[in-house]
Amino acid sequence: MEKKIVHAPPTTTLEELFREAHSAKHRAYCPYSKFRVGAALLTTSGKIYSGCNVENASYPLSTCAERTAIVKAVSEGEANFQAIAITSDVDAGYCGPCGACRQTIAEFGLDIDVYLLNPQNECKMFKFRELLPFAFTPRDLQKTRATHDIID
Ligand SMILES: O=c1ccn([C@H]2C[C@H](O)[C@@H](CO)O2)c(=O)[nH]1
Ligand SMILES: [Zn+2]
Repeated sequence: MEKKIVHAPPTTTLEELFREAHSAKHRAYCPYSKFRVGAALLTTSGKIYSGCNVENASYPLSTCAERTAIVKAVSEGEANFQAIAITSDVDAGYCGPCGACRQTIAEFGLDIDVYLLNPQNECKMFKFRELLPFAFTPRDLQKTRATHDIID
């Protein structure tokens, strides 16, 4: 799944999305891991919601940057997304979303573009479905209910 590194994002919106992801990283609350992550989510209506990781002394309660951004957007009534940019403190590298975040993104569509950014603002682009093949989605629940109704 190695991708070509793109140095300059092709559109102003993407430039803005990338900028928002980097600045969200600086707001990370991560006193335990000291690993900062920033995410920026682009809605199909063109709005950007950013998020950072927010940790907790009870470690498992920590929330990733990607899920922070998604929860912010959905709670503001925006649930249609075209892209997400993610950046972290991985030196010269790219940090992919964790499994929990992949599942959370899958809830809102498999066609989202995922831009992984390194601290130098270079990016690797993936289609979300590449990152979570054979995803479990709301459609699976509909299928299950239908089968269940037929059996009962
Ligand atoms: O894609 C990722 C991976 C990790 N983290 C956070 C969770 C935790 O706060 C810290 C270290 O795992 O990084 C994210 O926010 N997004
Ligand atoms: Zn995560």
